[in-house]
Amino acid sequence: MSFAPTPTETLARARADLRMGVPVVLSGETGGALLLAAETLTAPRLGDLQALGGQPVLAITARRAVTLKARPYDGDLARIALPPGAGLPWVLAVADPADDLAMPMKGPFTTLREGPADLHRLALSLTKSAQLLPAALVHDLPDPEAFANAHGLTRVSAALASSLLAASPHPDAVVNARLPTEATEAGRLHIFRPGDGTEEHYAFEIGQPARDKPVLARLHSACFTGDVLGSLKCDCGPQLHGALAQMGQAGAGVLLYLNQEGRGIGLANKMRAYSLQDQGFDTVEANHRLGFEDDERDFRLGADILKSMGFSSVRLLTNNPRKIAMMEKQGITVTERVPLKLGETAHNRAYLATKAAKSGHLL
Ligand SMILES: Nc1nc2c(ncn2[C@@H]2O[C@H](COP(=O)(O)OP(=O)(O)OP(=O)(O)O)[C@@H](O)[C@H]2O)c(=O)[nH]1
Ligand SMILES: [Zn+2]
Repeated sequence: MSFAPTPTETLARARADLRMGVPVVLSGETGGALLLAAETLTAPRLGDLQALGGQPVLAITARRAVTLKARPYDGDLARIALPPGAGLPWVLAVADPADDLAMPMKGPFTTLREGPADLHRLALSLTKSAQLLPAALVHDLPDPEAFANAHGLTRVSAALASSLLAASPHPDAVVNARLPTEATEAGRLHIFRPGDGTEEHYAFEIGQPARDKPVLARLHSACFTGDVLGSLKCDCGPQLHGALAQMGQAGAGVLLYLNQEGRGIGLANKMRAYSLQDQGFDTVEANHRLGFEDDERDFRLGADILKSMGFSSVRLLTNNPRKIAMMEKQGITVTERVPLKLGETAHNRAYLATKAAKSGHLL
């Protein structure tokens, strides 16, 4: 008998620790590393790290490195050697592009070429999955287990964590209940909970769609600003309500509401992107400058939920060809793309044009 947390549970703890600014220990095949997320770093913890001696490294994605003119020798990431005496403002300025234009970082940055970068790559995946800025201080530890025990820190096995982060979390059905709405009297809301401690996702079923026929479906990613506040910067609110109205009129459909705010980067990072957009960057450039890819969503989730509800084919309401490709790859047949053209405003015209030009959206 063991009450000890499983690797998945330990990873969830690590995510929560990083969000609070608590360091996490990574165990590699030989040795390991201490990891601190740059966004939640404090001056005392940086001081403690520097007191350990050795060479702390600030890992950033290649996207962020390119904007800082730092050489990414490790392909998708760069390891910047922390200059002696570098303080918290230095770390934050590398991690967060908020002041890039007002106070350009001088550099030059010394990026490492030698040695493995696996733990640094894992550190960045972990900070992304904690919805923090993708920048992490990483410090080699010869005996990670002893260090974690001595300091009461969460320790994750690098090999297990890497494969868990790459896997799809497989949300389980928790509960469903009748929910009449403006769009339909015959609504039913289903709640799905991933076993890895990440956000719950919702499916709103309209009518009683046959499981053996293509269902009219919409995969909607959460947009607090558009869905709730009626933001004019994007088309999410009108798309959400348009899809619901269309399904209501048809008398059958399923709307998946996936909690992947800001194309998977989280609301705080999306607001950082909006702030960069106010400085003149477009939606894709802003994501890159923050160190993210254009789209960090995992659409496997949507396919998993549809399958667990018994659906195998859909008529998909979307303008995004990636959603169609991902559905097909996950074994859901898309018999038809139903276009969704709604909500163009003077504020979002450029945003929609960028999605078409850079992200392959169909107009
Ligand atoms: N990072 C980032 N996310 C944004 C921005 N504007 C909107 N979003 C997010 O983009 C997502 C839009 O989701 P969807 O409407 O489902 O997706 P889509 O890729 O536009 O595809 P379709 O609407 O199906 O054609 C939501 O998660 C929004 O929060 C932005 O400027 N930056
Ligand atoms: Zn939106």
